[in-house]
Amino acid sequence: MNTESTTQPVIEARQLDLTFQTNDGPIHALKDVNLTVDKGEFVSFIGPSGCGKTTFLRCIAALETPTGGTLTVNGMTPDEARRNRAYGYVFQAAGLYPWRTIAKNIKLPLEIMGYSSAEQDDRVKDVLELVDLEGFGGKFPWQLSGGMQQRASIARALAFDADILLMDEPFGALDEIVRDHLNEQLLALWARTEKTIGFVTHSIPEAVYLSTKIVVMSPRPGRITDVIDSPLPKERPLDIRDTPEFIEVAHRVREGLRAGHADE
Ligand SMILES: Nc1ncnc2c1ncn2[C@@H]1O[C@H](COP(=O)(O)OP(=O)(O)OP(=O)(O)O)[C@@H](O)[C@H]1O
Repeated sequence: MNTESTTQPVIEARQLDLTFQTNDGPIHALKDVNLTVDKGEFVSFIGPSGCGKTTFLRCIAALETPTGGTLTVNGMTPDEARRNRAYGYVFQAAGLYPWRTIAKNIKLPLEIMGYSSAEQDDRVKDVLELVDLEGFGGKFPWQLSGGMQQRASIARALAFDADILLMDEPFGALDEIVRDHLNEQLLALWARTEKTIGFVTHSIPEAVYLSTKIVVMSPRPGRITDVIDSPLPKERPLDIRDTPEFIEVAHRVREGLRAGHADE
């Protein structure tokens, strides 16, 4: 445990376990997961399908309840953290309401939380600027490209200015060029806002490009097989992907994924 640091971790999991009880018997989704995430880190979770990445993110968001171990978010239980609006959550699909404009989609959580109309307008303006969608507030989701819709859903998750952003494969359905562009924009946003980001992906280059910390997970029961603290600088142009340092980290991630498979 990190006894020297005086700052409290944003996310701390100790011996976390989760077994789903299903009609077909128990499914052991997470096993003995230990992880510490500090403020301002960009943490990616990578691993084969079904290894528990989404389940772990959902535990942090208090959408699933672990069956063993401990998990704290900003020093609180995940449920308390949720009530304190500790995080915004971006899902795999943009999930925007088609009958609401982009601005009204972003306002929805703010309306529910009782923000005044003037505050709502201010927040919408700020977050649209953060995701480079100024001027699109009056459009409907179908008038935007897939990449723009995903940016709008990030704006919605940023609307109440939570310290933590949880993102479950937000760019998985987009083509590579759009994804590259969104990766760059996401890094710029992270640098500007200093949020702590938890990001699920299947892509090794995406994980290495974005993260300060890469968590490699193995197939069921989902365990952490490697945690890599990235040696890459915070400033990352896309061509950093051709550098020996980048390729070395990508290699280590690939090895971690292979080792996990070998345990099967
Ligand atoms: N509510 C649930 N009830 C029963 N089993 C579940 C439930 N949610 C997830 N699982 C199972 O737990 C395991 C982990 O699922 P999870 O969605 O976390 O994996 P993942 O790594 O995010 O996969 P993917 O990359 O395909 O999204 C899987 O075997 C899944 O079928």
